[in-house]
Amino acid sequence: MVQAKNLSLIYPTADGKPVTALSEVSLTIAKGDFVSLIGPSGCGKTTLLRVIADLERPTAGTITVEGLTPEQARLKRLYGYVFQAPALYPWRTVERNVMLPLEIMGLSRAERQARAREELGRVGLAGFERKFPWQLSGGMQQRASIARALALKPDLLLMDEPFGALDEITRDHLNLHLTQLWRGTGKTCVFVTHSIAEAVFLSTRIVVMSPRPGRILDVIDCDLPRERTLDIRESPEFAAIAHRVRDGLKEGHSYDD
Ligand SMILES: Nc1ncnc2c1ncn2[C@@H]1O[C@H](COP(=O)(O)OP(=O)(O)OP(=O)(O)O)[C@@H](O)[C@H]1O
Repeated sequence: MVQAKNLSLIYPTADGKPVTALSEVSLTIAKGDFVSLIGPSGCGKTTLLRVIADLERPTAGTITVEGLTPEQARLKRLYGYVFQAPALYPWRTVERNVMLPLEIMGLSRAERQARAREELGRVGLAGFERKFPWQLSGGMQQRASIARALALKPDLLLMDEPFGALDEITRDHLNLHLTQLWRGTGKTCVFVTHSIAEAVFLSTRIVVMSPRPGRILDVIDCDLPRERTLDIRESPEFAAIAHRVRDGLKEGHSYDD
């Protein structure tokens, strides 16, 4: 689904000191995988996600998405992107927020509404179509933004720390929901997180990144059964994978920085 080779990205800055956000990143993501990117703050996780989504151009290296350039993949609408904040328009109902990108795509009103209702049902928001975003909890708003991304029927769902701002209980609940949704739809997911437990619970593979400039330190296969309940977090297999992720993060981290 995604093949990145020797990607580097340097941001030019106004003060003349360019920031190297990614350095020599090579990564293969298979169809149907759930891949988490984990690493310290500022290590380039969002940048890598944005390169995949054609929101940033790499300075060096190559990347293909389903064999296409990121730009071609974007034009074919292969992506759904979920941001850190739900980014819903407060003056539109939840349903009309989900319908907005479909409106831009030129779908008929009936089709827009049918798709919005289908995806809102999938994320457990049936009955909330006519509410405004501010009438929903933070977790429900983030589910609405996932529905908006899914409504485009993307092959690849890119999620940038979508649950980072939520309390732990809501986050657990949404993690469970997301893993069921992933299994049910067969989508390929790339998910940015700071949480080791979240990465192990959700992923088939975990990419551990170094502090800036982001390099890949380890790619860990997360061979837990695909069907997971929250109890799996108590298992020795889960603990062993979490341990390896923690070791990888520690190895790349200098506490003198
Ligand atoms: N447009 C930009 N111009 C200049 N520097 C940038 C730009 N965007 C990001 N950076 C810098 O590039 C580095 C990587 O940023 P990025 O947002 O990809 O990291 P991250 O791992 O996603 O961080 P976090 O976990 O805090 O969200 C950071 O040092 C950041 O300050």
